[in-house]
Amino acid sequence: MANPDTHSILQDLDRLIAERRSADPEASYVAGLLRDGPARISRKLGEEAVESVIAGLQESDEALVGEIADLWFHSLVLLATRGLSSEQVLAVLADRFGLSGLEEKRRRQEPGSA
Ligand SMILES: N=c1c2ncn([C@@H]3O[C@H](COP(=O)(O)OP(=O)(O)OP(=O)(O)O)[C@@H](O)[C@H]3O)c2ncn1[C@@H]1O[C@H](COP(=O)(O)O)[C@@H](O)[C@H]1O
Repeated sequence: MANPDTHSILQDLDRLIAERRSADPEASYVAGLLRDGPARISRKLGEEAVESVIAGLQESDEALVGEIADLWFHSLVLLATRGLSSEQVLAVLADRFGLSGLEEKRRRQEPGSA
């Protein structure tokens, strides 16, 4: 399969992951994860998060980028178990764009902003 455009890779992966619902778990890593369900996928995501932390503390740039790729990929698989996709996450990031994290925190802490 040809390498897809990096700009559409999240959407391409969303589509591929959705297609793997009907694939053979013996032939597809994603089909195996989806068969095992959200508990295994969440554990896998936790492992990838820990590996990312370790890479961030003491490994090469290349290792860190690879671990973050694993983390993002498994995040997409977890979202797919609920019929969600990268689209929702990208929309949240787009909504937040330009809003300072400090300002957002201040708004959350204002009385009556529960
Ligand atoms: N992007 C990825 C991708 N990134 C990481 N991985 C897999 O995620 C796993 C990462 O786990 P670890 O680093 O812990 O390695 P491991 O010890 O082998 O993992 P486990 O045995 O613990 O599961 C590895 O098996 C990687 O191959 C991925 N597997 C698949 N994809 C994409 O998903 C598509 C569909 O994959 P299949 O369903 O396998 O066809 C592929 O064409 C790719 O585009």
